[in-house]
Amino acid sequence: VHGTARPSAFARVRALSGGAGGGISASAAAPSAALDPEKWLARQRDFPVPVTIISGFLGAGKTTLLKHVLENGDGCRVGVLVNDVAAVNIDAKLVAQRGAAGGPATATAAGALPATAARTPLEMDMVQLQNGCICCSAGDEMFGALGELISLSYMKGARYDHVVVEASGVAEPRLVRDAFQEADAAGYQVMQAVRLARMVTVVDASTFAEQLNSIQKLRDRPELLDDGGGGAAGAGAGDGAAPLAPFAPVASPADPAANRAIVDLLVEQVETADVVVLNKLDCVSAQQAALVRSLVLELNGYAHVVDATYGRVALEEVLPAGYSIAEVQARAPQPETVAQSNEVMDHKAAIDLALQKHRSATDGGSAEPAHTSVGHAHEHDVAGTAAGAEPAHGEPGHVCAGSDCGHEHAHASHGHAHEHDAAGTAAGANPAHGEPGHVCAGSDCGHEHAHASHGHAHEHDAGGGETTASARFGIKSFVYARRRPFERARLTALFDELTRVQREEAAAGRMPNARETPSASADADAGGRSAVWAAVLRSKGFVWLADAEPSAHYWSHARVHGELGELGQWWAAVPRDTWPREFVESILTDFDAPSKAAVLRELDGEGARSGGAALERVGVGDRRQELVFIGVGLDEAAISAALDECLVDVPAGIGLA
Ligand SMILES: Nc1nc2c(ncn2[C@@H]2O[C@H](COP(=O)(O)OP(=O)(O)OP(=O)(O)O)[C@@H](O)[C@H]2O)c(=O)[nH]1
Repeated sequence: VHGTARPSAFARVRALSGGAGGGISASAAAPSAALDPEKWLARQRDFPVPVTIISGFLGAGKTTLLKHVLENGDGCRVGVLVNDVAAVNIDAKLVAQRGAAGGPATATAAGALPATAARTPLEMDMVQLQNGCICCSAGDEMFGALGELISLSYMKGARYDHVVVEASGVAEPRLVRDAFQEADAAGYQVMQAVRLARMVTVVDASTFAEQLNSIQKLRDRPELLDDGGGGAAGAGAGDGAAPLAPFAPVASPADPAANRAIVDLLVEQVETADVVVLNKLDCVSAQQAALVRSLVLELNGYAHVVDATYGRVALEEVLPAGYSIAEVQARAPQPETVAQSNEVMDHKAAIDLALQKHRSATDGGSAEPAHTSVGHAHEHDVAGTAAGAEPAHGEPGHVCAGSDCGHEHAHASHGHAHEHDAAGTAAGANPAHGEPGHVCAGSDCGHEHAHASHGHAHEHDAGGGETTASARFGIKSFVYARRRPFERARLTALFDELTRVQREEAAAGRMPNARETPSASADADAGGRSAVWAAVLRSKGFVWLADAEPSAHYWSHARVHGELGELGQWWAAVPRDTWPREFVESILTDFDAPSKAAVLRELDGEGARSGGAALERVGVGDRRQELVFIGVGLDEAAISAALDECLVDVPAGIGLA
């Protein structure tokens, strides 16, 4: 369970430093026997090894991609975590496998390079997890295994250039990310030596669109789950003696995780990715490939999408470049990636991009930001707003930053500043109030606050092509933003209607684009409204309920999966003197404030002189509706009208705490 005390995996370095066993042979240990573990650890802390997680649904091609990467590593030193070493079965001629027999690490002699080979062999250690899913309770095992890898590199006296982790097909990348962030916050020793740097998701282009329409839950697919009988391995399960699939899942049909809709997992895997490898393109037409690419980019507009057949992609497309010590020393600090983000910041980025696309479409400009290569990161300021993407006054998403900015408008684009623990955030690893990353989860926890320190930044594709493709397939997104609350019963009924229609459509095998594009007036009749909902593929965001003060709620829907739940508290409902000072600016970007500068001045003590006028005028504060809808042939007007029918007046007494 996340947050429970975990043994310090890195302690193994000390245990092994005297040449003790523990799975490392004496010869392997010899080269670095003279290294001072403390000095070595300090060096690792300065230059942590980047970790790349490879996720993707069952059979998408994760192992195939990993094999390709390892066989083309050209002199890299790579530490690899998998559940089944045998499944990887890489070409030993191209890989100098290092390690030692007896332990979890594979251990064979270095393979000889054929005379014709142009590449320097990759040097690799591979550690096998015995069981468990990296995102579940056995996450402990992942950090233990990472410790094994780092210990191996210590014993050999050579730092890895990369660590690559292959997740199971049902691993939830957000939980994996959380686990790394929690381990970091909890001060795990192994986290001094590694840094989660990149999330890669492999998508099976031949099944993705169809799976998005799946009405199944994980429990409906027993082959995805550990049935306790050892038959849970899925593809490549071997002889059934033990789960052999990489990072074999530990969920059983009785586990809550088994109730997760497959589509929900698929969407999460795409959304939580810096790089999406669109695999199995040999199995689809160009038209199908373009459709899947458009769907992926609409779900995650920041992802760098790489086309592949049998995982054949250039190494630098998948692994983060430039992490040798010399390279790290030579370059400017790297922007944050999705690996350093969190759900709230992901949402902010999605909203930003949807608004940016909308603006570009209406302005006739380029619908995609001009990011042209994988190395180009999308920088956000502390509030998660895209740098350089500041909309003009009066535009949705505009942030009033200057003292000359005195007008009224809705800060509709800014993700609200709360985190929640729906994803299993560990209480034990929770930083203190006021610390970046703190999550208020308990009733004794008086406030929520922004993860303002996470500058969310994705890398993304050149993108020019996919806008056209999205237009061709009718895929689009829009943001619904209002500053009035919903009436709970009306909204719940609407949400039920949306998910009911989605289930019916999926059960009938109809994709979101299977119906005629509804007209703006289609909400007048029930059938028309069904068509409106049928067009939605994914919707998510923040919800303000009139009767829920001081709570903020979230809305998450992915095809047949729908979830409305409590998220945390609005900042406006939290006494201002408890706001962490360093987050005040980012908190205020979510406010319906006339002038952030004026509010800041008042917070800084000038309020008495101005009579608190600026603070009084912020009205509902950060309370708001902010939902992004993604779909095929979306009828923005009809959806907005249906949602507007759920709005009520701001209750009396709503203001700032
Ligand atoms: N036609 C085709 N088959 C592929 C491609 N990539 C992988 N495969 C095959 O798809 C099957 C599954 O590939 P894996 O790499 O094992 O997929 P995985 O995601 O690791 O699978 P699990 O670990 O079981 O979730 C294997 O039979 C591969 O040979 C591809 O691009 N085209």
